Amino acid sequence: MANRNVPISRRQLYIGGEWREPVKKNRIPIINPATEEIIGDIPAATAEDVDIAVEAARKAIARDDWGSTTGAQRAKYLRAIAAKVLEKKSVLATLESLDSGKTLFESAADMDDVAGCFEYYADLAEALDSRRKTPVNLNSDSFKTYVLREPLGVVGLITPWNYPLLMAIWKVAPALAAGCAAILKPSELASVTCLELGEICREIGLPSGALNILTGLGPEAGGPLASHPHVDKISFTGSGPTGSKIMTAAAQLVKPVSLELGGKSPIVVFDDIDNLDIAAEWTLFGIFANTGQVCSATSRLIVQESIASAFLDRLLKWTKNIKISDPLEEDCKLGPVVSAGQYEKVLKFISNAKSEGATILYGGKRPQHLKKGYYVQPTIITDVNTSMEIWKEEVFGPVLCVKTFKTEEEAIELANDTKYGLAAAVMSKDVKRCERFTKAFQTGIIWINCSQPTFNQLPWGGKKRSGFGRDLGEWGLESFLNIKQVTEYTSAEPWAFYKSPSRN
Ligand SMILES: NC(=O)c1ccc[n+]([C@@H]2O[C@H](COP(=O)([O-])OP(=O)(O)OC[C@H]3O[C@@H](n4cnc5c(N)ncnc54)[C@H](O)[C@@H]3O)[C@@H](O)[C@H]2O)c1
Ligand SMILES: NCCCC=O
Ligand code: NA
Repeated sequence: MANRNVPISRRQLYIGGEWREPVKKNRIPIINPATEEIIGDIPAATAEDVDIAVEAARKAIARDDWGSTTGAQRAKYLRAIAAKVLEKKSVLATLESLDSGKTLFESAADMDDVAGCFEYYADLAEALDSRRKTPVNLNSDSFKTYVLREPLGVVGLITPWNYPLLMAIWKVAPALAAGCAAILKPSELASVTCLELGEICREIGLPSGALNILTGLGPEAGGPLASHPHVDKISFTGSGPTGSKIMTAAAQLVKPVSLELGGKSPIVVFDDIDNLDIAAEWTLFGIFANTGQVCSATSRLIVQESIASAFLDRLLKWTKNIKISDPLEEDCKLGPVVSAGQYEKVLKFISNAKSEGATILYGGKRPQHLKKGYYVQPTIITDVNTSMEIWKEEVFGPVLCVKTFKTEEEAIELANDTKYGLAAAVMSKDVKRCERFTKAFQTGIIWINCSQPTFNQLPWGGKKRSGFGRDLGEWGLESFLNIKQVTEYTSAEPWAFYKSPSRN
C-alpha cells in the first residue's frame, strides 16, 4: 500500500500569485471516500473573492509580463509547470487518490496526462506566434486586410471531480497558451491537486494573476464567476443541470460558454469479432475504469443476440477478476465512488432498475469485504427496456446495462436512443460496417474496436444534451481566442459615396 500519510497542505485561495484567505474565512472539509474520514479542509470562496480574483486577472492582462507575452514566452511557463508536475508526480497522484478515491494507478496516469497536456499546449502556444496575424488577400487595390488571433480575455473555468486535476488542465493549459488570464473553480468534492497547482505556479514564477484558483461551493463560488460582468467566457465541464444554470447566467450578459456535459454512451458489439476476451476487456474498461465516473463511459452495452449469452459469460468472468480495494493498494482496479451523495445515488439507480423489472446479473451492492468507504460492486444489469431509468439516465458509477439486437438497423436505433451525444463505440471486424456506424452515431467521439482512449491532439466534446464546444486539440486553443479582422483603406482616392460639399 502506498503511504497514506502524505501531508495535505492547508492552502488558501490562490489569487494574484499569492495565497489569500477567503473574505468570509469559511472552509469545506476534505473527505477521503475510501475511509469516510475528514483529512483536511479547503477554502470556500464567495462572490467577494470572485471579485478580487477577476480584478487580479484583469491586471495580469493589462501588465506586459503577461498581457504582452509571445506564445514562445508562454510556452516556457507551460513547460516549467509540466516539469514540476512530473517532479511531484508521486505526491500529486497520492493526493488525487486520497481526495477522490481514484486508484493510484489511474491517478499516476492522470499526472502523466496533465504534464503531457501542458507540453502539448506549449507547442501550440509557440506555433501561435506565426499564426497570430494572417493576411487575407481581397484582390483589391483599395484595401489591405488581415485577421488577428488574440487572447479572449479573462476566462472562468468550472470543472468536475472525476478527473480533478486533469479536467482542470484541459482548460487551464489552452487558456494560458492563448494568453488569457484564468480563474479556475474546481469541484468542492476534490480540489486538493488543483490547489497544489497554485503552489507549482508560484514556484515556477508564473506572472501573478495569470491563473487564479478559487475553491468553493458551486452556487457560492461558481455562480458569481458565471455571472460576472468582467469575465469574458465560461468553459464548463460537469452535469447537465449545472450546465443549464451556467448558460442561463451567462446568457444575461451574452457571455460565451462551452459546455462539456454528461453522457449515456453505447458500445455496440457484433458477432463477427474474432476474440471475445478482447471485446470483453474493452467493454469492462469502458464502464468500470475510474469506477464508472467518466463522462464518456460506455454504460449501455448493445450486443448481438447470437453471441449475447457467450459474451455476457465472458464479461462476468472478467468482472469477477477485478480487484476492489483501497485505491492506494497495489493492483487496485476499482476504488470507491467520490462521495456519500454519489454512493447513495448509484445504489438508488440500481434499486430503481430492480423495481422497474430489470435483472441485476452481477454486483449491485457494497462489496462484503469493505465495511467502510463509498464502495459499489461493478454491476451488470440485464432485462432492460428502453423506457427504464437505467437505460436513459447517466449513473456516473460502475453500472453497465445490457440490451441485445438482431440487425444493424436495430443496433443503430438503440445506440442513438438517448438525449445525450458524447461518445459511442462499435466492435466489429467489418470495416465497412464500422464506417456506417461512424456516420450513424449522433456523437462527438467515436471509438472503433476500443472504448475510452483519449489523446490531447483530438477534439473532446459532444452534441445533443452532452453540450457544445470542444476541449483539447487545436479546437481547445481556438476556444480561448478572439478572432479580429482588420481592414485598412490604402487608396489615396476619396471614398465618393456622398456628394462632396466642396463641389457645391
Ligand atoms: N463531457 C465531459 O468532458 C465531462 C467530463 C467530466 C465530467 N462530466 C460530467 O460531469 C458530471 C459530474 O461532475 P460533477 O458532479 O462535478 O458536476 P456538477 O455539475 O455538480 O459540478 C461541476 C462544477 O460546477 C460547479 N457548480 C455547481 N453548481 C454550480 C452553479 N450553480 N453555478 C456555477 N457552478 C456550479 C461545481 O462546484 C463543480 O465545480 C457528470 O454529469 C459527467 O458526465 C463531463
Ligand atoms: N479519459 C478522460 C475522460 C474525461 C471525462 O470524464
Ligand atoms: Na474528497
